[in-house]
Amino acid sequence: MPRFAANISLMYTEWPFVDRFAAAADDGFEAVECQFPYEVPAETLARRREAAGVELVLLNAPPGPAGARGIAAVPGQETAFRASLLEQALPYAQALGCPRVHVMSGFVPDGRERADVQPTLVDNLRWAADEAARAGVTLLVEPLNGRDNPGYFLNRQDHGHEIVAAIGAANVAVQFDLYHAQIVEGDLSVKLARYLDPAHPTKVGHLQVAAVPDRGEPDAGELAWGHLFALIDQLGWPGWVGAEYRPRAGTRAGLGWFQPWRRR
Ligand SMILES: O=C(O)[C@H](O)C(=O)CO
Ligand SMILES: [Mg+2]
Repeated sequence: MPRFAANISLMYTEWPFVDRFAAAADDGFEAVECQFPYEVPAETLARRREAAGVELVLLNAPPGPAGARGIAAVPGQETAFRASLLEQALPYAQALGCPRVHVMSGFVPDGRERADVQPTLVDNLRWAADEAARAGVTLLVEPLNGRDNPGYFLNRQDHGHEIVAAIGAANVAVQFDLYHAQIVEGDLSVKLARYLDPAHPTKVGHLQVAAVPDRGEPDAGELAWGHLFALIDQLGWPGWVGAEYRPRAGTRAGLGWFQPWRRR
């Protein structure tokens, strides 16, 4: 049965960030994920996570300067990217016992083409994969939809897998967010079966879900959630499924979808 992690950057915003681990645990979540935890010292978060008795299964590397959505594919930002990984992302992951870090690629700079900047992303992630391996961390690249993120470098699942193949490191994989994938390309059942197949040469390291088009709870909208959750189960997905959505009317009021999947 799918194991869900609450995304405590989008859910539980009724609580201060440090209290969200306990709030999610109280609702039966065994794991949480977050986007950018860097405003609170890692040691404080580690204490609060441990006290709540939940795992942290994913965090994002820093996004870069104001307005940026990552810098890993931005030529000229290599030094800043490496510093952000060594000084923030990996130390936070280690302090919090978090095995996955999502590295955002960023926007294609004006006047450049995707193909021009792809080598920057591949080189940065090859270097980062070695550093992450020493910390026991898997790095993830996530295709985001271009409607919410115009100009973002990575939009499609096949492109994510192409990047992972080009890096060629065992600890780099794709973060498959069904919300973005449905908006960009659809055909989710076929893509889940293809990319979650253990025989596929490049791997998915994490799944995420939210309704389309409103990015609310995974219980409405254009996707057939009963079918998709059953398929994820049938395919034997061994990882976590991040509930990365914006509650429509309060986090607790919207947790009906989660009740059949509660394990504690
Ligand atoms: O927006 C998303 O889907 C990502 O997972 C993310 O972390 C962006 O901050
Ligand atoms: Mg996502």
